[in-house]
Amino acid sequence: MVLEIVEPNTCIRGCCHSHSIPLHLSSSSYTLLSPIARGAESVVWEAMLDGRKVAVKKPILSTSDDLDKFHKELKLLCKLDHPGILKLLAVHARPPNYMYFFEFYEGGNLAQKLHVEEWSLSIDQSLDMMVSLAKALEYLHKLGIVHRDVKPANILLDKHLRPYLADFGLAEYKRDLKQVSTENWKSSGKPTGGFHKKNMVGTLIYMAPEVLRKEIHTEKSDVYSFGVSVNELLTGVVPYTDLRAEAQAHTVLEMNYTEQQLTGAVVSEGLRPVLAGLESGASASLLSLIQRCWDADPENRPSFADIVVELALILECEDRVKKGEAGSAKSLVFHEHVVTANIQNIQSFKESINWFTYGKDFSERASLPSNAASTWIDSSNDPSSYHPVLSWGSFSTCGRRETMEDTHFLIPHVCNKKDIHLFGIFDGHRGAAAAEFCAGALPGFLQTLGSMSSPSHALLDAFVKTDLAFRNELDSRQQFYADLDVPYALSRDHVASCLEERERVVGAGGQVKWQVDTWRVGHAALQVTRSIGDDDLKPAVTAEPEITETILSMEDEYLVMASDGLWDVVTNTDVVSIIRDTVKEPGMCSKRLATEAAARGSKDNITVIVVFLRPVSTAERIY
Ligand SMILES: Nc1ncnc2c1ncn2[C@@H]1O[C@H](COP(=O)(O)OP(=O)(O)OP(=O)(O)O)[C@@H](O)[C@H]1O
Ligand SMILES: [Mn+2]
Ligand SMILES: [Mn+2]
Repeated sequence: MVLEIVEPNTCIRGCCHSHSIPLHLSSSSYTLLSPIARGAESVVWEAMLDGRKVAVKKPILSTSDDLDKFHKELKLLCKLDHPGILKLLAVHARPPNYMYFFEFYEGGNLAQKLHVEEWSLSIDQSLDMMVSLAKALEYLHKLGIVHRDVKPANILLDKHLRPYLADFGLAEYKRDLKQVSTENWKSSGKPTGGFHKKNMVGTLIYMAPEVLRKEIHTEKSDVYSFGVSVNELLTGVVPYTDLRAEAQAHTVLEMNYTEQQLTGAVVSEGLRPVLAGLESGASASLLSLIQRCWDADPENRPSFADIVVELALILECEDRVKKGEAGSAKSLVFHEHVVTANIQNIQSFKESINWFTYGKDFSERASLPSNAASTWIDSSNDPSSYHPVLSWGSFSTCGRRETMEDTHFLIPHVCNKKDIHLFGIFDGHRGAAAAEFCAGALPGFLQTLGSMSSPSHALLDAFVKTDLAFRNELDSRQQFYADLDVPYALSRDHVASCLEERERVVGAGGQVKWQVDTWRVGHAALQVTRSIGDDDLKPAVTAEPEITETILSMEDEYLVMASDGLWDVVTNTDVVSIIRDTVKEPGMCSKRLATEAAARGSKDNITVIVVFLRPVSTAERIY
């Protein structure tokens, strides 16, 4: 494509110019085909430019501020030229038409790809994508530009699924940031531009605490958004909608709670999305990098230059592991050892398992021959050193709670060492499983770690191992139990495409014909074969319902009724898996199902009723 550059190649104000991108297009050189996306501030079209498919972004310009913004964005876009940034091909920068012509990216945006098409990437694909994006952002920051709207919806994919950073609608030069931040917040208490109310939560979840606190936005705020986006890439889960997230955040999205609640939790309670697990294929160092990217303190976040280097190292390690050079040495970095059963739908089977025994077996299986702690007590023969004289006891009670989730152990004289004793208490939450598992597993892990340089190393290692072992166990079990959930259809559709119904209609004197795309009844070409009303089609289209009786049993969990707005796009099995991942509250489940149907493009009205057939434990309801 050779588009002519007409000199002077500047915008009408003279503020934007380019040597390579034509800023004036004759109206005969392009044709708009159809809109692809309607953003808060622009409409994006599929279009032809000089015989080539392109994407046209037409900003909605209603005030002179909008026009100023257009020129600012254009000036910035004219400067950008990087393989990881969306490519501007041409511009129409004269009234009445203001539009950008971009390279067309067939893969759409990453948010769609992940959550609508449910694309799941291999770890190698994820890492490649991270590297490209980090390089693009490094380039941007080197030019002194902060993007300010980094999120999967603003990452476009070409047909090879390579990523391109897009949407510079909020981008700013670092030097202008101070002024911009205060201006943006002053008028409405909310930032302007793309931060429209309806998208507020969608955008909020990627915003760094300092941005939410209305303090200054720095390039490190992009690092935060990158961290959240990259984690989303690994988990495939929209931040804060994961069932393992804190209850509070879950409800933020489920129940359309105000943005203040999410903001509050992110800013003051340090809430973050659930970190991807090792099962995603991410190495511990990658997970640690993500956590540093979303550190509350911008100073602690790495720069994109650092990120690029770290990612290169991680890739190199991956390669080596693949080639078998690195053996199985893994460095595990976890910052917490909070006892938690983090998968929500396990309540029922969790209770039926002796997690203590599981834990004990596990640590025994995983352990090397014991070599307990011989190196820690080399001072024991020194008569002048301090030797406490111990006695011990314990008592535990459920207290006023319904269930007991605490566990503990007392193990004096570990491995017959007279001066080494283990005492531990685990305060369970969301059920006792993790605490029980710990009481079983942790002492075993600890006892075999005597070769470690110090008790604190051994403790650290034992906690991490226990956590990993527990989560692995839980994962495999959850899969097993998930497979037991089977939907049972209580009704069938009364439509003319059902052979029995067709026969019944014809038997009752009605007419059935194949019309357009399916079997239909009578002149009215009705698809349904039973109804109330439809006077002209009686009695063939009968008012008599088909009644079936089903005996419920203890196994039955819930009943889902819905109009075909749901069933057209969601299968019975889908319903089960959606409910499995939803807060166990019938209204919430109904809403989740309907929202999912709408997102899948249901063209009909959607009504859903969910009835739970047995009490749901408090823990399941909350999480
Ligand atoms: N060059 C392109 N090729 C293919 N699709 C594109 C292209 N540019 C934009 N789109 C689609 O249009 C959507 C909106 O684009 P963009 O984010 O630039 O617009 P916006 O009006 O700034 O949106 P927002 O409401 O997020 O601020 C993208 O998420 C993507 O799906
Ligand atoms: Mn956008
Ligand atoms: Mn935008």
